[in-house]
Amino acid sequence: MTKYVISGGKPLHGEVEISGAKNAAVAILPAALLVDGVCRIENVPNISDVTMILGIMRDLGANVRMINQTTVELDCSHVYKQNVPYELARQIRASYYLIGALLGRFGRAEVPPPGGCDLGVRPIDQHLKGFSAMGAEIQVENGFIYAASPTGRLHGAQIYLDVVSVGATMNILLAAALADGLTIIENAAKEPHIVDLANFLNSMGADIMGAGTDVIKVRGVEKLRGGFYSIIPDQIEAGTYMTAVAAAGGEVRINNVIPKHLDCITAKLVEMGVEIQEDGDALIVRRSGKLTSTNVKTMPYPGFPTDMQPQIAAVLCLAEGTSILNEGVWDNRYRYADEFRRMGANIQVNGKVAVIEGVHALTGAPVCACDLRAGAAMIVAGLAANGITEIDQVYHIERGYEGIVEKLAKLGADIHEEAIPEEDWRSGNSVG
Ligand SMILES: CC(=O)N[C@H]1[C@@H](OP(=O)(O)OP(=O)(O)OC[C@H]2O[C@@H](n3ccc(=O)[nH]c3=O)[C@H](O)[C@@H]2O)O[C@H](CO)[C@@H](O)[C@@H]1O
Ligand SMILES: C=C(OP(=O)(O)O)C(=O)O
Repeated sequence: MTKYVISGGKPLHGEVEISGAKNAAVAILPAALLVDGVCRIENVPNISDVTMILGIMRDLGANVRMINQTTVELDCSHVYKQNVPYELARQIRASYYLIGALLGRFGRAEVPPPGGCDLGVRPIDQHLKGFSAMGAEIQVENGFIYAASPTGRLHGAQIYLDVVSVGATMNILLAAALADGLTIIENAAKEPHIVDLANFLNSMGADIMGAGTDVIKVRGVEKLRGGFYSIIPDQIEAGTYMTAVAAAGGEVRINNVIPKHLDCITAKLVEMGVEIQEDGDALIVRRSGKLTSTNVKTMPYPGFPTDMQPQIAAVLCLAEGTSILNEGVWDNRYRYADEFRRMGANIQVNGKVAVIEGVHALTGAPVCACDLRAGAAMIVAGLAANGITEIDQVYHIERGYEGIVEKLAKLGADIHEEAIPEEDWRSGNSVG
């Protein structure tokens, strides 16, 4: 077990490279199960969620070859299993994509309900509704989801999602790519990773139209062929570095981004007094003056992303005046508020709303990364705080951020990773 130790209060300067998108990679890698032939996938982020997905695929019989740290070749022609072990599936949210991919390829799947960050109730009823409409029979028994089509193949269907769900949209896309006939997904999610998954599948021979709008049409094809694909840059990783500069001050060039994907984050930071300049596939983020308060409501894309809510909260804690945060996607995404209070923040939470009174400065403290983005927010706060912040349970952060300690250290942050002595984490003496 390790912790991150930050000595805060130093502005950030220099350039940072953004890695491939976690939430695209964790769907595109399982999508290779649908492909007849070898897929070479580039710009794969080197994060633990990807390691887990690749572990599951190896367990199913896929041939997984790392060409370098961010390029992987997958050959799924010898996959022989359709059941995902409980211990592997429970560690990540994205294991739910194995249901759509295995159903699409073999007409059957046995997958435990997924894990992922604890953000309140995280149902997958809309995924299962979609698979049922496509001819799969679904049973949930003994901690597993059993899904199978009696004919061995799914058929197209018209599916209206009752809620805008990223996971259900992507999972139905996976199931529909090889199904018999036309599938129409209505009220689909529009996140950049949905477009990326559709682009990947189309480049392998699928027939998908409308990804990025709320109606997606998938005409099933007989087979998909192998090829090359490069994953889009991570919108949330880029946004996290933007908030780090906003909180700590300084000037950083954030390379390898799609600025359009960041408009929702840019707009809020500009309202708060941060200067942001677009330069091709880079953003230059500068903050020297005071931050001013603003209100933020999270929503499905193109709204402000819920996965940036804790990080923007860290900046709002330092903004002059009162800010109101409204979480529009998850029931319980403020578990980090107690940790911020340890650092001197003034944040009151009532249900899905948080009221933040900006303080002049935060102070370093021992805090806990209670989930992935909460952990990222602790880093953002720690970079701005006076004194030492020690962040525990950093394995949550490593699910989604490639080399975050090294990237920040290169920007001049005083941050390092330190082992927690075994007797401390066994006795619960470490924070969190
Ligand atoms: C691996 C991955 O990509 N995770 C992301 C994905 O999670 P995930 O795919 O789990 O999130 P969804 O978009 O499905 O969830 C959005 C909302 O719909 C509800 N819902 C969802 C599915 C369903 O069957 N029934 C239902 O009621 C959820 O409770 C939630 O309130 O999108 C979220 C919203 O952008 C992000 O926070 C996560 O980082
Ligand atoms: C909530 C997140 O991830 P997951 O859905 O994988 O838990 C996230 O990326 O912020």
